[in-house]
Amino acid sequence: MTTQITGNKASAETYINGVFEQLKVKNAHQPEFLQAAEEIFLSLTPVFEQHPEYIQHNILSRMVEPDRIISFRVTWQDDYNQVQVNRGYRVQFSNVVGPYKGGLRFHPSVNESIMKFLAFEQVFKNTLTGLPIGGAKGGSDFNPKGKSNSEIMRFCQAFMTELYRHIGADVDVPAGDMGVGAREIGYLFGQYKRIRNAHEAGVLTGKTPGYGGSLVRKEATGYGLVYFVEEMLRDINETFLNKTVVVSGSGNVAIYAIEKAQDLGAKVVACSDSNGYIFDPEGIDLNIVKEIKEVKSDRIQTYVDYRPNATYTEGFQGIWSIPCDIALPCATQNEIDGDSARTLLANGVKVVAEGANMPSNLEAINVFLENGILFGPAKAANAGGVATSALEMAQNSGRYYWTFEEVDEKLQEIMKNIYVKSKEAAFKYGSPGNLVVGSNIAAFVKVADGLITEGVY
Ligand SMILES: NC(=O)C1=CN([C@@H]2O[C@H](COP(=O)(O)OP(=O)(O)OC[C@H]3O[C@@H](n4cnc5c(N)ncnc54)[C@H](OP(=O)(O)O)[C@@H]3O)[C@@H](O)[C@H]2O)C=CC1
Ligand SMILES: O=C(O)CCC(=O)C(=O)O
Repeated sequence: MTTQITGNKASAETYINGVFEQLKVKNAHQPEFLQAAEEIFLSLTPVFEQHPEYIQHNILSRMVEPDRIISFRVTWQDDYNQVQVNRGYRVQFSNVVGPYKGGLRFHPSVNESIMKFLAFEQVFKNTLTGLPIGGAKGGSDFNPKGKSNSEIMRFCQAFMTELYRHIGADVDVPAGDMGVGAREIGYLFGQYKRIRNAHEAGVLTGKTPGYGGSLVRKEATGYGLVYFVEEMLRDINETFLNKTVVVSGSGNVAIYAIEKAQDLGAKVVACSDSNGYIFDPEGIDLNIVKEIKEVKSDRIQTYVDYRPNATYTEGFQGIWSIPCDIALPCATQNEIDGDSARTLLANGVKVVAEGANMPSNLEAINVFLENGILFGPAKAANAGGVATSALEMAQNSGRYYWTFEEVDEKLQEIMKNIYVKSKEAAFKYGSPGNLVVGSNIAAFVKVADGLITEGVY
């Protein structure tokens, strides 16, 4: 018996179900947010059994309501002198553990539900890093695809012209996410400095190294994911050596997950973009992928022009039919459904770890957990990016830069700690080996205790 029950299971379940029913009514048109909340709620019964005081403080209702949601118009001029209008967001979910922190996503699918699910997840993820950062997310329905560099710059300047009043190095620190990399962060930072007349480096992370940015931030989410999987493998006396790996996406997270997995001796045979996927039986040539995606901003389909033995298939979900030992979804939310999960299982997958945010739906997660697949949930496995952002904030405050090796070493240590913390919480609360339950509970307890410490507000 590993748990010590001090409360009552029935009252814990009644409380959690009641909060979820209210949440569904209030957020009826926000499926992604409800999905993210449900995944966490499903882990929490043993916590409320052991901590009836959390019910008394109504912690769950307080945790699912963001501190504030800011939405604003972004007006900018395209290369044809046409005035364009987009919607910008910043969801500041919780600053219990530190200043609001989380990326900005520029993608046409951005809406309030997606912003809220990402910001909610970020609260838990950031807490798991053990660093003093709260949770937020922002972005816009702006579509960067096909836009010129000048259009991207004007959009970023217009976006910051509103956002600047809501952020600050001790208030809220945005960074990149889908569609936002060092180039966009540079334009956003330039505009912030012009408006504020202050070189407040810690107001944004993901800046270019040499201009306030930290070494390793670009690589950190992908590298961190692979470091996390290394810990999972270590527990079963395995390594990446000679494992066959499939990685979805071909953006920032995917590219650096592939790089580190290859460094550790894995054979990565497939990656994708939103149009389709490539399969290279000899192992992906990452230099070609970098040239296509980082230099030319082209489609992954063009990979086969360089590698005659590789194949391209239209449609992104088919990538999960490729047999592999390790699957690393690094593209976007809900890219693995129940059917894809069952296909992976039938083809012998041993480990699934999430580089993207919420890439597996609830059915897929259950398929993995019920069949003994080692499963690394996003909020734990992809926390390396935001952790390195927090290291960038520390360097900005100290007005000093660490070397690549120093940052990389800290990142490895952080990922190891997240793994251990999640594993221990899973064990303590009666679900040994279940990192979904473990990561949810480890983060939840930390935020809940902070809410109690800081009083009712
Ligand atoms: N950047 C970071 O530090 C962090 C990112 N994440 C998460 O990782 C994921 C990827 O982010 P990131 O790499 O930064 O983003 P990028 O914009 O750099 O890359 C996204 C990649 O995913 C592909 N993609 C988008 N939609 C789909 C889809 N429906 N099916 C298949 N592929 C798709 C894109 O293809 P296309 O070019 O066709 O659009 C692109 O290859 C997101 O979920 C993000 O929230 C999590 C933690 C930190
Ligand atoms: O580096 C950051 O602040 C945010 C990274 C991010 O968007 C994420 O973890 O999903």
